Amino acid sequence: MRTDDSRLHIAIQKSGRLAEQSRRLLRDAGLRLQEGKNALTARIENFPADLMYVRDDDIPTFVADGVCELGIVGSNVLREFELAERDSRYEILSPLGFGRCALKLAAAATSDWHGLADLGEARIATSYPHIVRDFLEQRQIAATVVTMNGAVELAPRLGIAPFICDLVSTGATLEANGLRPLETLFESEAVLVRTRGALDEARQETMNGLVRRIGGVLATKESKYIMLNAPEAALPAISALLPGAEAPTILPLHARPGQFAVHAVCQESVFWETLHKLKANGASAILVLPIEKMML
Ligand SMILES: Nc1ncnc2c1ncn2[C@@H]1O[C@H](COP(=O)(O)OP(=O)(O)OP(=O)(O)O)[C@@H](O)[C@H]1O
Ligand SMILES: O=P(O)(O)OC[C@H]1O[C@H](OP(=O)(O)OP(=O)(O)O)[C@H](O)[C@@H]1O
Ligand SMILES: [Mg+2]
Repeated sequence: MRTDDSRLHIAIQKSGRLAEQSRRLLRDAGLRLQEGKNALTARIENFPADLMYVRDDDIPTFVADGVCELGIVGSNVLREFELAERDSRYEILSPLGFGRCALKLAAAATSDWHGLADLGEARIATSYPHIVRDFLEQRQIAATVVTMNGAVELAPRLGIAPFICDLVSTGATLEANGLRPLETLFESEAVLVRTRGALDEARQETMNGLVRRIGGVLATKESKYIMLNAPEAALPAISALLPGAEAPTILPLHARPGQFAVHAVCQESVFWETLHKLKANGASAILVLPIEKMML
């Protein structure tokens, strides 16, 4: 699989829930990715890295073994791997803000549920046997885990197990199968993960550069540049209202004594409510601009 030892190898999901957003993140970080969905590897022309398109379950192994120095994978898959293999030769560098979901215990919507004591020795069907067993062991619950590789939501109807533990985001799949969530075992999102193995200097530099770019992409997602005018007396209240802005730039307005321009990078979402409050506190000519690139 390895093509050139001086290049970085990045494992991402080939197809599925994380595939498109993983590719988009790398594109936003300036990597020119080839289209074409069938390749298993892709050379990036404008950056010393190769992509490996794989099943998400294989990403922890590749990264832990150092076959790929970087990977993008759900933290649920990493956690299951860590518990199954007793191996954590990887390090999570950053959550990525997509692929958010939770591993939840669920049962028939019509069933009674008063709490975990109701599990008794019941069977629980799941694709995450190690996370579920770990959860049960920590609470000294004697329930039995039944491993299924897919279609876990069918287990209660098929008589395989009255309980399931599966990933949920909107809850639509549970509902469509007549189930309801009972407990959350693990909150997950896609993460950027690196091998713990030492890299040679050049490759480490390449990794640092890419990680910095990805940090910049994530920072710009929420960030906005705000410009407004305000009278001097309103400046403290207005500065306090700017979400996630550390040190606004304040400039006197030409030929308008006592009036100032306030410019700030807001690193949190700027909602309409905030704009109403700024206005109510004396701000005028408020502009909110997107930020295209940022390197912190
Ligand atoms: N409903 C969801 N909403 C958001 N993120 C999800 C959802 N379901 C799963 N995920 C996240 O996306 C990851 C990949 O999910 P997907 O269903 O594509 O996996 P898969 O079927 O195991 O794919 P593969 O073919 O790569 O093995 C999950 O491990 C989880 O981190
Ligand atoms: O709460 P919801 O928004 O309904 O999402 C939950 C569903 O999403 C995931 O499956 P996915 O759709 O990725 O397909 P898969 O089961 O084939 O992996 C998960 O396994 C659930 O079945
Ligand atoms: Mg998988």
